Amino acid sequence: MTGLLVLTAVPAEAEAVRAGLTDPTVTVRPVGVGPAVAGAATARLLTLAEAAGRPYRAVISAGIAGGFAGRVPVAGTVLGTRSVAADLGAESPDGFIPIDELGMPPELLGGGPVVDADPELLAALSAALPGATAGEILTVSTVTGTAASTRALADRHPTAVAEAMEGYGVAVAAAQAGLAFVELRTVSNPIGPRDRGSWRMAEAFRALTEAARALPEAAGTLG
Ligand SMILES: O=C(O)c1cccc(C(=O)CC[C@H]2O[C@@H](n3cnc4c(=O)[nH]cnc43)[C@H](O)[C@@H]2O)c1
Repeated sequence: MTGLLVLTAVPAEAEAVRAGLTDPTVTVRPVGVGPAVAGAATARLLTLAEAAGRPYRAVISAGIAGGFAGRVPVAGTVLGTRSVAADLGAESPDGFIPIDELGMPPELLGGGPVVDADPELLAALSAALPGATAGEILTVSTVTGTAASTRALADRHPTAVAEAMEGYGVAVAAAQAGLAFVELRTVSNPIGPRDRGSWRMAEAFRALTEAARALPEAAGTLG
């Protein structure tokens, strides 16, 4: 059986992951930015592998992320306990309403706006990456870029450690294929008022390469 499928958004992230890997059973693919394109591409890759008789055992959404200040340092590594579709829902004068509180039939919501990490794979990765911070990772379609929206998001998700743009989409594809899933991110920037020039991409990519070294061993612990 083929091993792990690691999905990143952009090629530079995929290269950083590959630089930490020597195990040929780990496949790394850049699948695009945002939950829809990443989810669709993941589903297609899983279907093709299954049809070819080489199904994957587990799926990782990996890449860089914004980190909540005070919860995770820039260049730190985060492991998602859950991947949360943080902007899927409705605005109201009283604040944001998550999609699962809008009264829609549950069957239209799939698993809802939250996908839990596979406990076994998460435990193995946490053991292999003792310096990583574990917590919720938010998936957003718009990068948070003001102090007000950062505060609102942090208040709504007091245990979230980071935000990125693909995890929930990849997680839904993995869940629908019945595969174990974990989101792994390294922090390139604090979430807050947009200052693209200050993003510490090189450090985040180096941390991603280091974190990737833990992937084959962790995946090997899956039953
Ligand atoms: O400009 C570049 O050189 C460059 C090189 C590689 C990657 C990028 C990206 O912009 C990666 C986009 C990817 O990163 C995630 N991300 C990073 N920080 C945040 C954030 O603060 N909020 C949300 N997402 C973030 C996200 O998953 C993007 O897909 C640029």
